Amino acid sequence: MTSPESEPGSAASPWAGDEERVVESALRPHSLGEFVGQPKVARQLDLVLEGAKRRGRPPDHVLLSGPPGLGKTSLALIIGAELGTTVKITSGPAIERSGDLAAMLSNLGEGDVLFIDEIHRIARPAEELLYMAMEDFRVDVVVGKGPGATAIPLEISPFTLVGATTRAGLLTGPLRDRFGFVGQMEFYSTEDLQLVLRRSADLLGVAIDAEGAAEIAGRSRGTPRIANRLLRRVRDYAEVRADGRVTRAVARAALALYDVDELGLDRLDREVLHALVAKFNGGPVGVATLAVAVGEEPHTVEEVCEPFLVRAGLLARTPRGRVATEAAWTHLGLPVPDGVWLRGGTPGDQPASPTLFDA
Ligand SMILES: Nc1ncnc2c1ncn2[C@@H]1O[C@H](COP(=O)(O)OP(=O)(O)OP(=O)(O)O)[C@@H](O)[C@H]1O
Ligand SMILES: [Mg+2]
Repeated sequence: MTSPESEPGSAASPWAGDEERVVESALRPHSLGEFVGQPKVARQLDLVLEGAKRRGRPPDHVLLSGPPGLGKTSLALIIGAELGTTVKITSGPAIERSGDLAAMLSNLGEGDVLFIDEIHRIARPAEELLYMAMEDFRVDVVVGKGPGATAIPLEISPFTLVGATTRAGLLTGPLRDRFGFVGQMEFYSTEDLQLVLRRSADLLGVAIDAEGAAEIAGRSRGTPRIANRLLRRVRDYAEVRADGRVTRAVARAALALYDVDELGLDRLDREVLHALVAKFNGGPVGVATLAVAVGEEPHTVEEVCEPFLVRAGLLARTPRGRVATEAAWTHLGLPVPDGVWLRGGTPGDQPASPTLFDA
C-alpha cells in the first residue's frame, strides 16, 4: 500500500513509493521455495496449494494480512505461479462500482487467481457482490432502475480470491468469514532478513559479506522492503566511496549518512523520541502535543513513527499519553533520570507495565 503520508526521503518507512514499486518487482521471489521466512504462513499455504492441486480444484480463498512490506503481494503472485494459473490484479480503492467488479469476475477463466490488494478499502456494494461470487461462483447483475430493475444471475468460473490487507480489523465479518485460509504475516527475524539481503544482492550483482548483511538486517525493522531499500543505498555508497563490496564498515558508514541508526530508527523517529524525553521528561504527553513539538501532523507521528517505536520497546501508548521507556534514554545516549516512572499521582496513574516493556 502507499503511505498515508508518502515520505519518499525516509529510508526506514515501511511503505513503498511509486518508483520503488518498479525496482521491487525485480527482487520479488517467484516460488514458495524462493520465498524466505514466514515459516508458518509458507508451510500452511504450501499445504493448501498442494491439496488443491491434487484434487484438481481451485484452492480456498486466501486472505493475507499484515504490515506493509512483509511480502503479501509477493505471496499472492506466488500462489498464481505455484498453481500455474493467471493472476488478475486489482485493488480495493480501484473498484468504485460493483459493475466494475462484476465485469472483472465474469472475465475470469477457470482456476484463475483474482488478487485484490487493500481489500479493506473495497466499496460496500462491491463487497456484497463479492460475497456471492466467493461462495457460489455466481453474481447477480442488476439491470434497470427502480421498481422495474431485475437481477440477472451470471455464472462465473471457479476462481480463487487472494485478498491482501494491512488493516484486517477493518474487514467486515461476512467478508472475512468467506476466506478459507487466513495467513497472518509476521515481522522477519534478523537471520531471515540476512537471507533476503543475500538473495537480493545476488540478483543485483552486489558483493556482500556476512557481516555487511547482518549490519543491514539489524536496521531493517523486520521488513524485507526496508532491507532491500537499505541495500540499494549501501550499494551506491560501496560503489562510489569504497571498492564496491558491502562490508560491515561500508554498511555502517552508508547508513550513518542516510540517518538510519543501529535500531533502524530514522531522523523523524529519533526526533519524536528526543522530544518525548527531553521536552516532556518522558511523558505522559498527548500525541498531538508531541507532534507539534517535532513539527509534524499527529497522524504522521501516530502511523509512521509510533508503530516501530512501540515495537522496539522505546515508547508506550498509555491512556494518559505517550511515555518513554528506560530504553529510550539509553538509546539516545542520555542518563536515565531517577524515578521517571513514579510520576506522582495515584498508582493507577502510572503507565501499565505490560504495554511498557512489550517490544
Ligand atoms: N519472503 C521474502 N523473500 C524475499 N523478498 C521478499 C520477501 N518478502 C518481501 N520481499 C521483498 O520485499 C518487497 C516488498 O514485498 P511486497 O510488495 O510483497 O510486500 P507487501 O506486504 O505486499 O507490502 P504492501 O502492504 O506495501 O503492499 C518485494 O520487492 C520483495 O522483493
Ligand atoms: Mg502489496
